[in-house]
Amino acid sequence: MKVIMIQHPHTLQKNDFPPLAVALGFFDGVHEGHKNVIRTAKKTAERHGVKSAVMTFDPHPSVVLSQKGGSVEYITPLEDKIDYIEGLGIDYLLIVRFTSAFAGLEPSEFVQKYLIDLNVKYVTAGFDFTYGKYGKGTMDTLSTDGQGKLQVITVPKLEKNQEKVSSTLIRKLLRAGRTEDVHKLMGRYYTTKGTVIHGEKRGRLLGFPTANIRLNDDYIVPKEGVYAVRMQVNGQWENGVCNIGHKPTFHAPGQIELSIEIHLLHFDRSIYGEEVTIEWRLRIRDEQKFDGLDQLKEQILKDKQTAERFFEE
Ligand SMILES: Cc1cc2nc3c(=O)[nH]c(=O)nc-3n(C[C@H](O)[C@H](O)[C@H](O)COP(=O)(O)O)c2cc1C
Ligand SMILES: Nc1ncnc2c1ncn2[C@@H]1O[C@H](COP(=O)(O)OP(=O)(O)O)[C@@H](O)[C@H]1O
Repeated sequence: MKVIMIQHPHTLQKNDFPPLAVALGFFDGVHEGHKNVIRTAKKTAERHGVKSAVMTFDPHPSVVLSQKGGSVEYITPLEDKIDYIEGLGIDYLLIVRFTSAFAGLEPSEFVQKYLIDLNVKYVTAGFDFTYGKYGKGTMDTLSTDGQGKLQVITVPKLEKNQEKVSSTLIRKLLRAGRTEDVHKLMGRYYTTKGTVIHGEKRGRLLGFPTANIRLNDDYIVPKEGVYAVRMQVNGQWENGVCNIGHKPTFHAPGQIELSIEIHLLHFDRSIYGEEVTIEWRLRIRDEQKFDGLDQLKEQILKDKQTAERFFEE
């Protein structure tokens, strides 16, 4: 897949690209709804003998448009989004830097400069896609703005349990710790990448060494609590239990930053500094403050058993 970063105003021309069938969207999460849109663009490309493309934007529009400004947490930060889109067999990924200048384009200017001028012939997007200044452009205006040079394909709403499959819903579920529901909407478990850092060196004393994780990107962190997870380290997938929280047994509220630590069930190696991938599988319980070490140890043992049973199934 060719990855092309585009910054407004760009100087690309029609003959820089073969004829394209493009899927348009922000695509945070690359969930089942997004996959419908991207696969439709790919099928359209195959049917008409042109190359397939995805056009996405970075950073999230709300970084530029929200009054508060600031940062956004992602289901799939850009690097992961690139990997998942590549996995769908797309030929070109066009990543448009979402700046205020770009956001200020009139809808018709966007269509001219970012579709027609880039040799796009077929455009696919979800039913509620909007574009241009104030999001004034909709799937209904896209054909008119295309002046007969674009064929527009609208992908209908995908629902699960009467709810639209959306990035917003997935974010809400992650913040509620509902990792299993997220799996249904994404077609895979929520996955984050991170690095193993040094912790407080208490894990080993407790009898449960834990790999402390610093996430590598602006990921949404699932709700605090204990989870069964899979972790890939040195190319191997291992089963584990993870605690996300502030370790209230040892620290007063507000005393430490959020910690993410994983005890691998059958493992005994030093992995400090390793890059790891974590798959969030099953939420087990809330984090708790225990009266003593023995109660905490007893509970972690139970968490391990819960995870063992889950992984056996
Ligand atoms: C499965 C699991 C569950 C945990 N649950 C809690 C908890 O409910 N409350 C708490 O204060 N700490 C909890 N912890 C965190 C331990 O207190 C932590 O692993 C210990 O302080 C070691 O930290 P360190 O690796 O930074 O040395 C849990 C850890 C694991 C692995
Ligand atoms: N089963 C295991 N699960 C997680 N980490 C393990 C395991 N066995 C050994 N380790 C190693 O031990 C470290 C955790 O030990 P711990 O005493 O909790 O120290 P720290 O507070 O620095 O995390 C991990 O970062 C990893 O390098």
